[in-house]
Amino acid sequence: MARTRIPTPHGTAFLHLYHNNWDRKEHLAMVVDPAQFAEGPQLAPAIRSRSLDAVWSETETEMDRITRGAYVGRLSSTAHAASAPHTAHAHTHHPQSSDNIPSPLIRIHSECFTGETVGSMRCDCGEQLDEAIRLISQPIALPTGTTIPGRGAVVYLRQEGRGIGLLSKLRAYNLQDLGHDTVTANLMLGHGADERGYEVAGAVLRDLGLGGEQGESVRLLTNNPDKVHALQKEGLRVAERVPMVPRSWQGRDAAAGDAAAAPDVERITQGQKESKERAGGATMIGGDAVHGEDLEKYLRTKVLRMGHMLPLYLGDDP
Ligand SMILES: Nc1nc2c(ncn2[C@@H]2O[C@H](COP(=O)(O)OP(=O)(O)OP(=O)(O)O)[C@@H](O)[C@H]2O)c(=O)[nH]1
Repeated sequence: MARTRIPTPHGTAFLHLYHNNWDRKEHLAMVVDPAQFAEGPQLAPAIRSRSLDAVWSETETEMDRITRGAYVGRLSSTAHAASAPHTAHAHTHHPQSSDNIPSPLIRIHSECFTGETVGSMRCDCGEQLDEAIRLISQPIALPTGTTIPGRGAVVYLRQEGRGIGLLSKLRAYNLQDLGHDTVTANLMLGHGADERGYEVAGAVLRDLGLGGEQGESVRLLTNNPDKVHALQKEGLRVAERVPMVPRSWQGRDAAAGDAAAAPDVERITQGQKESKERAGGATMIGGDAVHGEDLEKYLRTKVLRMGHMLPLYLGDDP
């Protein structure tokens, strides 16, 4: 594996690239955690990769460690002072202090070439990736009145098209253009509605000290109940599920009486209210929202056929 610093529009993230023996793909994690730089006692354990900090071989040089990203603090041309000792401070445990701050915000994202790279408006995957980093990077106000920097991670899984691959997803799109929804199109092609697995995500999160017996619990950004259950099976301790509201749906009025979604309505409305206050009264839509008929159909299928926990809205077609 290797790690490097990535400046994002929302702040600094550390990109981790994982090789694995489960499949032949390179999965990724983007970690947002200012504790990576900080000296001295921390409020919470740093989100730090165990495999990155491990000593890989007795012959490994300091240059090897630096180029794969196993350093603490900011890398500079005087990196000698900043390079990690073989026992990195990140493994220090801070039991009392971690009780005082919320669990890190985690998003498990699945690859979507069409949505992320091509900018397709059939789905909101590109927007979701940006929105996840934005939400994770947002400062957190503690009950004591102190504000601390946001911390968390996006695990980026190479599971294109909900695991059916790009070719099958393109075929499914052609069936969708004949009027079928995303679930039926997958089934017509002989695939499951969703073929993803979360074993690699579980391993990546354990490597980052999240979940598992020793790890921190997390706040999980998702509307997908299957994803929550699958990750819990992998040992992730989910302290809270945080809804992932499509930007084009933010600011709408939720329909009354949607029993499945009702518990989230209040939370989302509250979140929008806070965002609106932060934005000086304007409705917050972070960046360009994907919108249109294709996206509406896609989102409604997720709610109506895949059980996603998002409220449908007044004014939507029955
Ligand atoms: N098969 C198929 N996959 C799609 C389609 N549109 C997007 N995807 C894939 O769906 C995956 C994203 O998953 P979503 O179902 O949007 O969201 P989720 O991860 O299940 O749920 P959330 O966590 O709530 O966002 C990516 O792998 C996309 O490539 C489609 O029309 N057909």
